[in-house]
Amino acid sequence: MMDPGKPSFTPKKGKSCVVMFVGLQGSGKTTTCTKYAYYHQKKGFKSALVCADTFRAGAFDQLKQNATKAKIPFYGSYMESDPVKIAVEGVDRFKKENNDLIIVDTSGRHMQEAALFEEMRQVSEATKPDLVIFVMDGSIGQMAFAQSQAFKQSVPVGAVIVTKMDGHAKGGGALSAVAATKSPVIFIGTGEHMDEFEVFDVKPFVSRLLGMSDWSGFMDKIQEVVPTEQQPELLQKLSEGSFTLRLMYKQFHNILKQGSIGQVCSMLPGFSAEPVGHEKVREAKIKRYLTMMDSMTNAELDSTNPKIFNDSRALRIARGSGRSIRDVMEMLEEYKGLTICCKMKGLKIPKKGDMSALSRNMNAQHMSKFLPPQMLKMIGGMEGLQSLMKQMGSKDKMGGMFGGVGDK
Ligand SMILES: Nc1nc2c(ncn2[C@@H]2O[C@H](COP(=O)(O)OP(=O)(O)OP(=O)(O)O)[C@@H](O)[C@H]2O)c(=O)[nH]1
Repeated sequence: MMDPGKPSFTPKKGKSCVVMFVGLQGSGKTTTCTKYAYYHQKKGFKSALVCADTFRAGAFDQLKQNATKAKIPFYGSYMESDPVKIAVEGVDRFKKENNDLIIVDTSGRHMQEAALFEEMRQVSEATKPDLVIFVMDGSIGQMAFAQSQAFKQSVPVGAVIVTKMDGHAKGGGALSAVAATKSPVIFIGTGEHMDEFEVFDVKPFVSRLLGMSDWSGFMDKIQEVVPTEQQPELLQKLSEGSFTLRLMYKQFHNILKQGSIGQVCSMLPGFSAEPVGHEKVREAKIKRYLTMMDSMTNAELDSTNPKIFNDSRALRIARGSGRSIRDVMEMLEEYKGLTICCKMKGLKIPKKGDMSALSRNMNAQHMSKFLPPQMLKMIGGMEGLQSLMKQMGSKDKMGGMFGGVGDK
């Protein structure tokens, strides 16, 4: 679903490539233009920026400021009100100066404004861009299809960039944008700063989108952080389906000790939603979990039944650890996710080095428990999920994520 079947155009050095940015007002277009220019400049491209946004008064200053900071040449005008004229002049100038990558920022407005689309079409016709990038805010959700389709109908969109992925948005709208524009997502924006920009990687994106963990990766990584002498016990317990809170407590300790928080936690459901790169947030969360578990009784820590945590016990744990009931519930939810993983039918004790075998037994039924109902509906219900998992299982790059779960 994230792969439209053809790669997008990529700029080449030594050829003046023109890349035009389009998107709604406030989507992060101007910021993303600079990030894109800066990213390529660091790779040795001679980048340049053209401000063809004559609609928003501050747009030229914003681009100028960003461009100056990144030492990227820019072109724009306070006086000229015709965006087509500015775009053509800027592109011509930078072509003459042999820039490899000429980026044209266009006006962002609301969907209803037909003039925006006409203006964009004219800029595109006049500058003949090699690539048109549609910039979308990661939090727009279901509206993404209509929005991106409207842009595609006016200009030849060839790639998508999803911004603001550092917030709590999961970026589900990207699925619709890919479908509507038949173009791949190429980068994501992860902050307001110039270097908070990442090449799009489908695996962590889909994991986060589904609020689901990368079980096979998690199991492999856990093996790296669990001391060798503790591994047989862990494997035995996991295979018996008795993943207790005490076991989770020990593993979190191991993770903290080994300092592999980012890598391991990004594979867990409750942690994968944390903003990218926020190691400190994840570390604090683990410590919070450990403090709450310190307030549990032995019977609670050794139980495999999450139902023993009734409201009064949750309140007692919250009080004992100085946390809120919500925090306690959140931790128990995380724990429940892990127990489901361990209670998979027919689970065999995996051989050393093959803990990811655990996740191979997971089927669509299990998987559906992790999905928000809305997302399950969007995928096409159980049938859609089954076919999605089959596809993921059959692809090398996704296989690592689900360990071929759809084959069973
Ligand atoms: N947190 C976060 N903020 C972002 C990101 N990208 C852009 N922003 C912020 O979003 C706001 C809008 O960004 P702009 O780049 O001005 O948006 P625009 O689409 O060019 O807006 P118009 O010119 O009005 O069309 C600014 O405050 C940016 O700093 C991102 O990846 N993460």
